[in-house]
Amino acid sequence: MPTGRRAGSVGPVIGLPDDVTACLFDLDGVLTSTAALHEIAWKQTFDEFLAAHAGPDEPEFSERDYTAYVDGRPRADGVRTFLASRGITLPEGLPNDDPEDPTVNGVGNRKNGLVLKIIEERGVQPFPGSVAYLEAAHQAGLAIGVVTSSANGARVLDAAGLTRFVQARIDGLTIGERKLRGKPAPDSFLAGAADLGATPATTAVFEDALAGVKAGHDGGFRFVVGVNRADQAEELRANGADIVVLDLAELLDES
Ligand SMILES: O=P(O)(O)OC[C@H]1O[C@@H](O)[C@H](O)[C@@H](O)[C@@H]1O
Repeated sequence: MPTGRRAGSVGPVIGLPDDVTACLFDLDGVLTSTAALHEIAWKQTFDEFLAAHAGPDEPEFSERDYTAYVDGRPRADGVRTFLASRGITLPEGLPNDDPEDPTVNGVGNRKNGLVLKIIEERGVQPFPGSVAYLEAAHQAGLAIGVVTSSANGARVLDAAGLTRFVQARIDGLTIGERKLRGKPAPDSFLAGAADLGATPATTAVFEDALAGVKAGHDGGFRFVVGVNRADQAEELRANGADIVVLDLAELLDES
């Protein structure tokens, strides 16, 4: 068999159903450890915002807020969704709003300045198990795409040394240009599959965010791998993951 995968419902070499021909990987938190850096930037942004614009009893931005309202969504959707959970609606503003402006764009710009600074300081590390998995998927002859809500996707892939694996990339910029709905809508994964010349019926999705797992499930993708980086295995399953792993290396056949 050209892919080197064993016959059966789940092949041991890359741990996917045998009819899968393409893989779509989320980036932050699946291929690179940058989800934690986004979370730090969001926390500082929202805590400063709430201190300035909400009452003194308003709780700080929590890890749960990140996973429920921000993780996996395009930047502006993260701003809107989290603030809506606190009963706050901001005007949209304009793309070049000042980071201090109380607008969706202003808050998003504040967060982007912070995350770029943090990425610059700490660098970008790919997960070793994810690099091994990309190598195996490439060797198995699968088409490989990256679907990320981040407008910084190309930069992060380059910094992690992963661009060489990627045959199609949908990122936050593409999502804006093509006017796609962000995760949890399936649009960005559907666009990624189309760009690879694949169909959802033969494509696997790899996601760590609840919004992303839901997008893969609702898009009718063949197999949705939930990557449990935030102790939320049950939530990943509830949102549509077919399997939950702690690291992509678990899917590889070690024997
Ligand atoms: O602000 P960016 O770089 O465009 O990223 C948008 C979102 O991209 C997603 O990949 C991250 O999970 C989110 O945390 C992040 O907010």
